[in-house]
Amino acid sequence: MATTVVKLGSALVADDQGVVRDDVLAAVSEEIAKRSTHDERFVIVSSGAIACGLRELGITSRPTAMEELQAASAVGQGIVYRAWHEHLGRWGVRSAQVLLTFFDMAQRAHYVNARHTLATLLRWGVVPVVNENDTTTTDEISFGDNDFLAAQVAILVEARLLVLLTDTAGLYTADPRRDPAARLVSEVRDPSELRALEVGGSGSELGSGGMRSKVAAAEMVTGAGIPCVVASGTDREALATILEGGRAGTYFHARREREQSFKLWLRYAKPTRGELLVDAGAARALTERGSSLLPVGIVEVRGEFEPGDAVEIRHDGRVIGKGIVNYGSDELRRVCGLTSDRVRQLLPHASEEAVHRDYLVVLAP
Ligand SMILES: Nc1ncnc2c1ncn2[C@@H]1O[C@H](COP(=O)(O)OP(=O)(O)O)[C@@H](O)[C@H]1O
Ligand SMILES: N[C@@H](CCC(=O)OP(=O)(O)O)C(=O)O
Repeated sequence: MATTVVKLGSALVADDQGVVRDDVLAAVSEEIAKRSTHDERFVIVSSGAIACGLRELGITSRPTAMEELQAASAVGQGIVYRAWHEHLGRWGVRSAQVLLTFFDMAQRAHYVNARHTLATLLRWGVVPVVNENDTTTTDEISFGDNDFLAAQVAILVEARLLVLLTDTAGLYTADPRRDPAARLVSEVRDPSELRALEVGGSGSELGSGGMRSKVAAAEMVTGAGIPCVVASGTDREALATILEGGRAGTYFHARREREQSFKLWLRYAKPTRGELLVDAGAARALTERGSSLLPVGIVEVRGEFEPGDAVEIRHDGRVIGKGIVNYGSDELRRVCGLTSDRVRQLLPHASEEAVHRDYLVVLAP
């Protein structure tokens, strides 16, 4: 079974008055319904809750207070989901509302549960309509924008493709709203090609991440072996062409083989709580030989963390890896720089590795 994740930003789901754009939802629902088969499944990631909620409440300018945005989202989410339910339902396609938080992705048990629930829905032929659960998120643990959420969902369901639909025809050499000479970039083989471009933030009042967050989401999924397309959500032909395997908008090529799902979760979803500064020998062992990190190679422990938390591993001012640490920060401060024999004398029950190679991802060579 191949799954495609299709994400629609706020500006597509709702117009600038906060009214659901039925024409857009109808067209996307029709495409999805026409193509949903036993072997081809879809997940929709839909923004628009805040925009629709503000309209329902008669609030004309976007509030800045977090609790007001969260409350508006609670009002609007039902409106957005109901619209999807009706549009998909017209084609006999069943749907389900799935609200996720960053916490669901960061806690391994929640992550695995979310994956099982989505897999079950897809097996039943139900289209999950996903949004962030804005009610319970705080600034620190929010996805921030749904491009990142869509990337996480694509990795979670091991999608064959992530489609980010927006209000421009794709990624341009500069923001097309500001620069009339901007040209559409038809494909990106490597993120380094993006350095020359002006990739900006949101151009609309209600969108949050702009093109920058789409490029970050694309980089995330392509690194996980999943290609990504950024395309227009108002051009009916674009989605049809993409789903048929043709080209429209900007195509980001998948970069390498899929990593194990645990390592993808660690790389992209698990937040870090502290930093381990390591010496040159340890840095080489990790990046060149794929070794575990032993206390002897650690020169400094920064931050407070518990065993099982993720930490950043740094050398020479650069992040070289991320891993699940076997020690709490206080214990690790006692033993860093010590050989395994000395560690055993001081802490007889502690593990030999500060971070085991199976729980470690290398981020920079
Ligand atoms: N290089 C670029 N190419 C295309 N769009 C860009 C670029 N830089 C900035 N943008 C802006 O990003 C906007 C899309 O982001 P956003 O408003 O957050 O949409 P969404 O709600 O779909 O996530 C575009 O309307 C455009 O104004
Ligand atoms: N969860 C929020 C969406 C956050 C957001 O702004 O997303 P996007 O428009 O995709 O950049 C909502 O539904 O309003």
